[in-house]
Amino acid sequence: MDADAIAEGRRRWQARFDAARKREADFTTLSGDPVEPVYGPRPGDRYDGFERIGWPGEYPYTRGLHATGYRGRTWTIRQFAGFGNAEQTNERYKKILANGGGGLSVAFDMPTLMGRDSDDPRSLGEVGHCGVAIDSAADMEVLFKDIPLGDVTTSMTISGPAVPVFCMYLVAAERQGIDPAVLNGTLQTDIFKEYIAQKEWLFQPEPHLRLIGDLMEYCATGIPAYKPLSVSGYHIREAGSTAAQELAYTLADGFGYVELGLSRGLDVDVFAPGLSFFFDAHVDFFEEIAKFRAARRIWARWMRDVYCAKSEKAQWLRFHTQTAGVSLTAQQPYNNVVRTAVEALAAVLGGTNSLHTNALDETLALPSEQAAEIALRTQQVLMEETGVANVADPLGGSWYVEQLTDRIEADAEKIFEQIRERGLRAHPDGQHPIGPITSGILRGIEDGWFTGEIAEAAFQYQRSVEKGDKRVVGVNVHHGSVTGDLEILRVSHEVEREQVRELGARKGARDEAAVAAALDAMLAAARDGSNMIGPMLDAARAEATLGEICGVLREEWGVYTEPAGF
Ligand SMILES: C[C@H](C(=O)O)C(=O)SCCNC(=O)CCNC(=O)[C@H](O)C(C)(C)COP(=O)(O)OP(=O)(O)OC[C@H]1O[C@@H](n2cnc3c(N)ncnc32)[C@H](O)[C@@H]1OP(=O)(O)O
Repeated sequence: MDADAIAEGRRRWQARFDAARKREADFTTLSGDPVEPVYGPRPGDRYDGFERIGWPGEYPYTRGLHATGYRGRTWTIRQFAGFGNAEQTNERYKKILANGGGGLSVAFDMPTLMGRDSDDPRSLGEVGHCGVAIDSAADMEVLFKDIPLGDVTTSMTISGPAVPVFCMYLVAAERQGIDPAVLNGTLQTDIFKEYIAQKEWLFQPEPHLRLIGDLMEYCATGIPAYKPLSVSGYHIREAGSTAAQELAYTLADGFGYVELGLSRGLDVDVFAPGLSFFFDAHVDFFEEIAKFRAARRIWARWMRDVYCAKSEKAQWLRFHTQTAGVSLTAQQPYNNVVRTAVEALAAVLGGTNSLHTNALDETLALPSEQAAEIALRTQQVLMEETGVANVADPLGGSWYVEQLTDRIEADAEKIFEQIRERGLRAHPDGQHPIGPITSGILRGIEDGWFTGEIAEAAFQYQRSVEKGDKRVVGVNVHHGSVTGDLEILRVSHEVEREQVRELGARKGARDEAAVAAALDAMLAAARDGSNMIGPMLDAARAEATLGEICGVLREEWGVYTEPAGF
């Protein structure tokens, strides 16, 4: 790009920056020297390929979505939390908010994630263990007691039974006297990554996609600020993928949901802002930063050029980041604080919109209160002390980072092509029911391609650790005397007994005829193809349980068993 075009871009950026709101803060170095909000080529310099880098706040958004970067608003500190029953978790949430957490993020227990009630025989021993137990809207009400849902953005990490859990959340908001239309938050919902990596599905992909389509339609028309999908690479990476696979599979999944929305006749500029993303921040500092920058650029280009999105928000890739659970070690666990800080820094330099930092003991158990606080403080040290929020995309223009960004983008494009080809092979006539990328994803799930590719990458990495090529402190190098004398959070089995007692009492007190009628109406909608959110909401209002709602649908749609593959 020639110097005049670069200067013209800088003028556009300056106009946007001047017009935007900025935080009241000291934007100088520790020594008191002023720093600019963004840096670019020196006036008069040309820069080949600068159109791929550009300025923060404009297409292709490599350098961030906002002209002000974090000077406008810092990232959201959003610590993922949940354990025991709704009351215990509610206490933890209030502490997070009191300590400066910017939003909430709900972790559910395994029965809830699988759409089972706490009194289901399969739930035995799992209730409240890896997250909070939620059986009905009454639990959701307790979960957010004294937390005004209209004021706090809340993320809920659940995908198989995402839609009924969302309905319970709406009912909790109604019971707080809040109009659901004003809610802002995120529901994970992303079912593709369940088949690809995490393995928490309820049905075959098709009925899940139908429910997700209903949800997208409902939110696009009724709850405009809500993000009904958080398309996740985190679980793909944690399963052992490479950075490029994480990026490509996740963005391809995102394209799949765009195709789903389009196939339902929705306007891309209306529903696409409801798609958000979720990535892993692993320990290779520069590769991760490049991955985040490439993610924004690829998404903007595909949304504009392939799916014809015109509005900025429909081209924006907004993402949450979690530091890498798999990088934590049980050996010398205090070192995990350092790993997490480095990973969090990569996320911030990559322009994350929201961030969770893992606690040092998470490789052993759910975080203790003290470990959770250190994790939160890690973000606050980065945000308040280090100066990283002063300048947008401070690594933009680094030869290394720019080349890594280009390389990871090119790797991702090759993977998209492989996925598209699988879709075309599945439908040589070009008649994909939803779209070519979606068909490729479904084919890749069916024939175990994704899981095979991830398993191969995980195997290669593990082999290199065992050979000592890749070094992990405390594991294959620098064994030392730091011991794990950690206090571990243990969830009492009394939680399960109490939750089951409470559920029984609630079932005894509700209007059974109203529950039965609501479940029948929901089943009728499942059969006639109409949007299922309304009747599911009625079932949640009547205190139908999660297990009952999912049970009716399992009966109707059947369950999914993964094809065996070697
Ligand atoms: C591993 C584990 C498991 O499975 O067990 C998990 O999955 S845990 C998974 C946990 N998942 C999560 O916690 C997902 C979290 N995701 C989210 O919170 C969202 O989807 C998100 C990534 C879009 C972040 O949303 P957010 O509200 O925190 O942040 P946003 O970036 O949207 O910012 C909030 C508002 O401020 C505006 N804003 C932000 N920065 C600026 C700026 N510099 N200038 C002007 N405006 C700005 C945004 O446009 C937006 O307004 P406007 O809205 O008007 O544009």
